[in-house]
Amino acid sequence: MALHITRKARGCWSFIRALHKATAPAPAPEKDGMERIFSGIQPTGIPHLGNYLGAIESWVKLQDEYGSVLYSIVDLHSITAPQDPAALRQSILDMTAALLACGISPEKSTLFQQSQVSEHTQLSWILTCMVRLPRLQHLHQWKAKTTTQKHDGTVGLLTYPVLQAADILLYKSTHVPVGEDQVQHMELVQDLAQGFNKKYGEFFPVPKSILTDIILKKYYMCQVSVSEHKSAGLDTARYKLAVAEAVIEKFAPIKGEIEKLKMDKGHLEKVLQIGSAKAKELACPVYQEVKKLVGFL
Ligand SMILES: Nc1ncnc2c1ncn2[C@@H]1O[C@H](COP(=O)(O)OC(=O)[C@@H](N)Cc2c[nH]c3ccccc23)[C@@H](O)[C@H]1O
Repeated sequence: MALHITRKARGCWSFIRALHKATAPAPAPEKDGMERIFSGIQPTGIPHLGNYLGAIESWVKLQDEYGSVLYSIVDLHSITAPQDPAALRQSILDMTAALLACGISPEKSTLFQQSQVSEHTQLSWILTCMVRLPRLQHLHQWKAKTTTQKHDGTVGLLTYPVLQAADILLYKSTHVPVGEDQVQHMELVQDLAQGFNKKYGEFFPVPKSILTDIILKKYYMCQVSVSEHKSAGLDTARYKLAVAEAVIEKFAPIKGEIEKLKMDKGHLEKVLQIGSAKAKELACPVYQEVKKLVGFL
């Protein structure tokens, strides 16, 4: 495929940019100490386009809009599917490099490794004891994954949305940027926060989703109707080529930066170490309070 960008491709790219502006989510609230962003991403090595458009692009913006921002590489979640230990270790570092290359700044946000903050699993257990089994069995992702993987699925895969709830609530997070695939999981988080507050008294904020608009992604994926291609002045084949070229152009600098960062393993490990220590400092007092409320202390 030709890597040079044709005039049509450039036209398409401006069209996509215009579309993105038109569909960008509503501006986030002013910086406020009481508001906290939390989100997570699985260590899948180098993120795919869905991750980038569904999450990372908005993560970068939110760093400047909120006073407190945490982003986690959720390695505990990743073992809901079989993982080779050496490959997982590498994927955690690769994802760290990718996030930094995309513009996540350790000065503006706390970037950390989930498994290094043990309170995630501890809170998850308490929340697990508040969810009825059918609620988890009815979640789309569980049904979809167990159908496509053609096996029954592990208990970890079933309960992983509860761990996700713990990730968010452990920091008393108020806003969670996610893609549309996480909507049901966010409803569970909200229900768990409300259920906990009802039982033990007002404690957790009920977190709101910041949904990434995925219309743009759909365009990238060339899933628009033919009439829409035509309105951009392109037939389907040329549209796909234009999109591919635009994507290559957009990601070339990021790819170069990822390669550079990957060569300094020590730096990547340090970023995660410092981030995880900061996250732990925030998580500890919240979890201590939870233990008191539940009756452990
Ligand atoms: N095709 C797509 N279209 C739109 N959005 C997409 C697409 N693919 C991925 N995303 C978004 O990317 C983020 C990370 O994806 P994960 O699958 O790692 O995402 C997951 O597996 C989560 N369980 C990670 C997680 C764990 N704890 C959390 C707490 C808050 C938010 C997220 C988490 C997500 O926002 C996801 O919505």
